[in-house]
Amino acid sequence: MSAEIREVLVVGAGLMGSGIAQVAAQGGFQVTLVDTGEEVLARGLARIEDSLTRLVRSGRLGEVAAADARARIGTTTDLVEAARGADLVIEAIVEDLDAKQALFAKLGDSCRPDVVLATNTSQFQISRIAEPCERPERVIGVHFSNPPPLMTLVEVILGDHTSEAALEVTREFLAACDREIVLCRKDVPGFISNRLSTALCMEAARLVDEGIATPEDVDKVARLMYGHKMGPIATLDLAGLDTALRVSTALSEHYGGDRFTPPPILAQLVEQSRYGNKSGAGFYENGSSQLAV
Ligand SMILES: CCCCCCCCCCCCC[C@H](O)CC(=O)SCCNC(=O)CCNC(=O)[C@H](O)C(C)(C)COP(=O)(O)OP(=O)(O)OC[C@H]1O[C@@H](n2cnc3c(N)ncnc32)[C@H](O)[C@@H]1OP(=O)(O)O
Ligand SMILES: NC(=O)c1ccc[n+]([C@@H]2O[C@H](COP(=O)([O-])OP(=O)(O)OC[C@H]3O[C@@H](n4cnc5c(N)ncnc54)[C@H](O)[C@@H]3O)[C@@H](O)[C@H]2O)c1
Repeated sequence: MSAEIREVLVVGAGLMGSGIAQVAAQGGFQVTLVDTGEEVLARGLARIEDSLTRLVRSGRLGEVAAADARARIGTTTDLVEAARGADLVIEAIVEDLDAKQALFAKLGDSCRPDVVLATNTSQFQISRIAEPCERPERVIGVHFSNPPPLMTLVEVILGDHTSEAALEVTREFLAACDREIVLCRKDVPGFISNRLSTALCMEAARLVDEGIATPEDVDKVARLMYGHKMGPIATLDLAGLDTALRVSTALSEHYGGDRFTPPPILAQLVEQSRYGNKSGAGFYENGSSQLAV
């Protein structure tokens, strides 16, 4: 397994893919960002531009470093061509197992056999995503937190077949990006973070759904009583309610019981195209915070 990483391919230019591409570029890597169309790639680049501008404005990043990072990011819709030159791939497409498996089959065919294939899935088992790959030992979970440019923790998940060599390459890459890691040692749905957070967030959404409290008051309890940076309802709006619905539904189906079951309000908001901050409204009317998404 090659530890020599120069070219990083990020597949999916949405909330997470654009942020991960930015983090890798700030870490000094050449990055190619792939998505299905030019319009969505342009939105991803605009998100990166906005984030770099904010980082410079708040003094967290120098102007030269921002310009360098910007210059290291290219985009394309040609996955196969981009995969040929990649030294590391990070997948950040929609949270749908069939879509991820179809992508990993293509990546398995197009990338060099020594290239580590990482998935940013929120909860699917890494071994399931790796099923169509001939060499599942190179597939690993690399679960960034949202928003990736500000959140330094990355959860690394070992699939049933993930090799030590793939873990080592991943560690080196994340260290170069200045990221802290926690290791999920068993390939369980939801890993560490989303088994914790989905239970909390679905209970928070249930309190709103049942008319027991407003989103503001639920979030106030989390912030002022438990010292969380953001309340769970604001975090749902940040993560995207469409993604949160997919994640909670899948976890609920896997584990059974009530702890991860999404209350009806989540599907209702998604049906109304209220996806959270990324669409301008979710539980909250005009975006829950000043966070750029
Ligand atoms: C409680 C747990 C909830 C978990 C939800 C899970 C729900 C169920 C499943 C959901 C789906 C998948 C979830 C996924 O798999 C896992 C996740 O990633 S969940 C989300 C995790 N993230 C969080 O919980 C975020 C919590 N928030 C924070 O930690 C902080 O608010 C912050 C984001 C780090 C910001 O911290 P501060 O610096 O303290 O914040 P300030 O408000 O003071 O400053 C903001 C500052 O930052 C600038 N800014 C905003 N966005 C960006 C950006 N993208 N890039 C660069 N800069 C940005 C902003 O402009 C401000 O700048 P300033 O005005 O100060 O110049
Ligand atoms: N939103 C969060 O807070 C968060 C945090 C951590 C992990 N994740 C996970 O990251 C992944 C992406 O989530 P997101 O919030 O960025 O979603 P998003 O909807 O913002 O972006 C997904 C992107 O993938 C693209 N896409 C879909 N199929 C594709 C394909 N076959 N090839 C290339 N591009 C394709 C879409 O066009 C879209 O731009 C999901 O697996 C999600 O569970 C999300």
